This record gives sequence, C-alpha cells and structure tokens, in this order.
Amino acid sequence: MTTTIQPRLTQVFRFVRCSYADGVAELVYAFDHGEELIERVRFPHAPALPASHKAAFDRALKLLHLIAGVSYYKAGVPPKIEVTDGPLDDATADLLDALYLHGLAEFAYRNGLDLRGRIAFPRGGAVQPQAPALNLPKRTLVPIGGGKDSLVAVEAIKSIGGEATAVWVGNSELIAACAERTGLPTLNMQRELAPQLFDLNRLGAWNGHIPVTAVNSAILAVAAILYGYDSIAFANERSASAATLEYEGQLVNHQWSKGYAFEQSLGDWLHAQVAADLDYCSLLRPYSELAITRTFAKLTPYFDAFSSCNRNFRILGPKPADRWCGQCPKCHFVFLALAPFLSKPRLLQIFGRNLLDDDSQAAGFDALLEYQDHKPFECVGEGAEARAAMYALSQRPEWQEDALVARFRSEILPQLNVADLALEPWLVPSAEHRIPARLQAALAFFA
Ligand SMILES: CC(=O)N[C@H]1[C@@H](OP(=O)(O)OP(=O)(O)OC[C@H]2O[C@@H](n3ccc(=O)[nH]c3=O)[C@H](O)[C@@H]2O)O[C@H](CO)[C@@H](O)[C@@H]1O[C@H](C)C(=O)N[C@@H](C)C(=O)N[C@@H](CCC(=O)O)C(=O)O
Ligand SMILES: Nc1ncnc2c1ncn2[C@@H]1O[C@H](COP(=O)(O)OP(=O)(O)OP(=O)(O)O)[C@@H](O)[C@H]1O
Repeated sequence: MTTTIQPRLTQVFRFVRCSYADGVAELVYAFDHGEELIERVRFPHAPALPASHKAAFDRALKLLHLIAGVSYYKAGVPPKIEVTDGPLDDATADLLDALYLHGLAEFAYRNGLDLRGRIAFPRGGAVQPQAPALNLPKRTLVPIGGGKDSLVAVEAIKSIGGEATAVWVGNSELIAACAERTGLPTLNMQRELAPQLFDLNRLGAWNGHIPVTAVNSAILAVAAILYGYDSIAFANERSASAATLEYEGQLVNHQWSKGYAFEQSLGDWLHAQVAADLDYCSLLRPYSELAITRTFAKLTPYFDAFSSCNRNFRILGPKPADRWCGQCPKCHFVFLALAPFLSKPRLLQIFGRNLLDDDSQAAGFDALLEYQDHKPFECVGEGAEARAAMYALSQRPEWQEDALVARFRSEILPQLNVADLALEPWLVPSAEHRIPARLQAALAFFA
C-alpha cells in the first residue's frame, strides 16, 4: 500500500507495535496490511529507567499507543480493531471503548457517522495484577496549554510551595513563553504525527476533532514514570463535563476527554495498572469557567503572554497574526468571562479590541449564550454561565452601551428569567474532584 490508500474503504485498524529507546517512543499503526503509520514522541534528556519502574513504564507506553491511535483510526473508522500483541484486559478495553466513542462523538456527529456498536477493542485478555506503589517523588507535572486555566493551576500549586514542573507537548512558542513565565522548571515533549496522516486527509480521509487531552494525558503518564513524579495535575474545569449538544440520544461533548468521567477512568486505570502512587487529576475540577476567570483576573504578570485562542496551536493551518484572533468562540468566550472581573481598559488592552462592541460578532456570542444556536464546538463554558456573565455586564454602565450588550438587553434578556442569571452561584466550588490529599490545600487559592 502507498499513501493513496483510501482509509474509508479499509476493514481493519491495527495497533501494530510500540517501542521506546533513547528518549523516543514509536507508536505504530496500520490500516489492513498497509503501510505503517508511525507517530513519535520525544522525551528530552530522558534518564535511564530503573529496573523497578520498567513494568509501569511499559504499561503507560502501551496505553499511550492505544490512546494516540485515535488520530489514525478516525481517518477510516473501519469495522474491526486489532491489537497485534493480543486482546486487552476488560478494564483497558472499557477505557478505550469509552474514549473512542465519546471522544470521537463530535467527529461522528459532524461527519454524519454513528460509531455506536462499531468501536470494540479486542477484550478478554488476562486481568492485570494490581500495580505496586513505586515510591515516586512527591512532585507534580503541571501541563501548560498557553491559556488561563493551566496558569491558575500553576499559581495554586505555587501558593502551597508544591514542587512542580511546567510541562507541555508540541512546539508552540506561545506555550513555551507561558511556561517560562511561571518560573517553574520546564519540560517539553515533542510529538510528531505520522506524516502520511496529512496525505490521507488531502486524499479524503475522514477528519475531525479528536480527544487530544487524552493523548496529552497519556504522554504525561509515561513522563511521570520516566522522570519520577507522583502526580499529574491538569486544569480541566467543571464546565468541561457539560455536553455541547445531544443528538439522537447521544451526548456530544467537544471537551469529553477534559471531563470528569474520563478523569476518573484514567485516574483509576493508572492506579491499578501503572503505579498505585501515581495520581492523575484536574486541580480545577470543582470550578466553573467564571470562578477560574475571576481568579485569573488577579494574575496580571501573565496578561501579555497567555492566549486561549486555539488557532495559535495548529500544526499546519495558518496562525493568527496576534495572540487573539478575535473571531473564534474561544476569543469570544474568554473576553466575555473575564469582563465581569477586570477593568474594561485592562480587558481591551489584552485583546486589542472590544469584541462586544462589534455587531459582526453577534452570531458568535449568540452561540455562547445558546440563543438560536447550540454551544460552539470549542472549549467554552456552559450557556447558562455565559448568560450570567452577559447579564452582569448589562447591568454595568461602562458596558451597557456596547453593541452586543445593548442587543442582549433589548432582544435576549426579555426572554430570560432574571432569577437564573446571577453570577454568584457560578463562583461556588462543587465538591466533586479527585485531587490527592497532598495538593488539596492549593484549593484555598481560589477563595
Ligand atoms: C489547533 C486546533 O484546534 N486544531 C484542530 C483543527 O485542526 P486543523 O486541521 O485546523 O489543523 P492542525 O491542528 O494543524 O491539525 C492538522 C490535522 O492533523 C490531525 N491531527 C492533529 C492533531 C492531533 O492530535 N490529531 C490529529 O489527527 C487532524 O487530522 C488535523 O486536521 O481541527 C481538527 C479537526 O477538527 C482538530 O482535530 C484539531 O484539534 C487538535 C487535535 C487540537 O490540538 N485541538 C485542541 C486545541 C483542542 O481542541 N482542545 C480541546 C480539548 C478537548 C479534548 O477533549 O481533548 C479544547 O480546547 O476544548
Ligand atoms: N500542548 C499541550 N501540552 C500539554 N498540556 C496541554 C497542552 N494543551 C493543553 N494542555 C492542557 O490541557 C488542559 C485543557 O486545555 P485548555 O486549553 O482548556 O487549558 P488552557 O490552555 O490552560 O486554558 P484556556 O481554557 O484558557 O485555553 C489544560 O490542563 C492544559 O494545560
């Protein structure tokens, strides 16, 4: 086979093998018996692995292989999934079935596919023995995404004097600058997708969103064992668990692998199958987006470095000339969610413009409010949360006259119940999280 293969016509997606040597993990896949698709992940300055950590490392690497396959599987979604070294234990197959089904739900919805009943990892393999504790050093990997959330997590951990490293995957200069700005030690893993994937895309493979947080999480689990960390603290907010829309009985959530269901299943799996003392959590799980923007509004040293605009993070596509494109749902949402907590001049300085005084952006803000549209397929807060922020602005003289706030007051507000629009309930944390005891004091940072 050459790259002229048509993945949509293939019968089997194969997890061929994975290996690791000298700081480089190779993850190998194929459709049918075609050309190998090889993804590489590079771990810089990788130390030699102690023999006592080998089994844990191999399990984490295998999970990375299985999770990262989602980028390639989606190109063809063939009816059969094959794992060359044999069927998975049921717990691993459960995790992957759920990840591929829910993590690809947006992809399926937008391509008019139904993956229910189609995704079935081979199961029935031997049950894995309980992983022992490895006495991992008490320090935390804090992934950095370039946006506000991870910077809040960093500062929360710093506030309790926690030992932590700012870590990111990929070669974004913007993320690197944010990581430097934290003042923490840094660690940057490179990820190279198999180049044939881009050829396949050009030739008409299925394409769409994948659960990239799951891929990053699995890379960090490998890194935790390799470099010696007992915890991985993501910055996934409570709102990430809320679905984008419901379609034919299936919840479709753009952010599924940022949600609590995935956090629980991966966290449990790592405890059981990699190391009993490796914790995976989100430090921001108790908080809404609005609670997070309120906290971020105090972190002024990051204002000229961060960006939540995902257009910065494309591998191939064009990047915005400024850090904020000002046109996408992330720009709209972060502008709206920060506005109640920052002075107006400060906010306009960050974005370089006033997005709420621009009639041409009405449809974008309507979608955030779930007015005449569903929530956008992006990492944005809940519709009710966006409505609460917009209502708060509509009560403030400095915002009231701006085109889209004025439109909200005259056109949308009369259709809403004001009792549902208070900001304060969004600032109350929920009790639901799996933050290890050692890091829980960091939650006081949000008070
Ligand atoms: C940066 C971005 O948002 N990319 C999404 C976009 O990709 P696009 O085609 O515009 O360009 P590239 O990012 O350069 O990707 C080129 C193709 O490569 C494939 N691909 C890329 C990364 C990967 O991990 N796997 C892949 O298969 C894919 O075929 C690309 O077309 O649109 C794509 C299609 O909808 C998205 O898949 C790209 O999303 C990236 C995977 C990505 O990193 N996105 C994050 C910014 C993101 O969406 N984060 C979510 C987290 C949700 C979760 O559950 O993990 C969020 O912030 O909500
Ligand atoms: N390239 C990356 N490498 C490692 N972790 C990442 C990367 N991109 C995002 N993440 C992590 O994934 C989680 C979700 O990303 P998300 O984009 O929501 O966060 P963010 O960039 O910190 O904030 P924002 O919501 O403002 O964009 C965060 O914990 C973030 O650190």
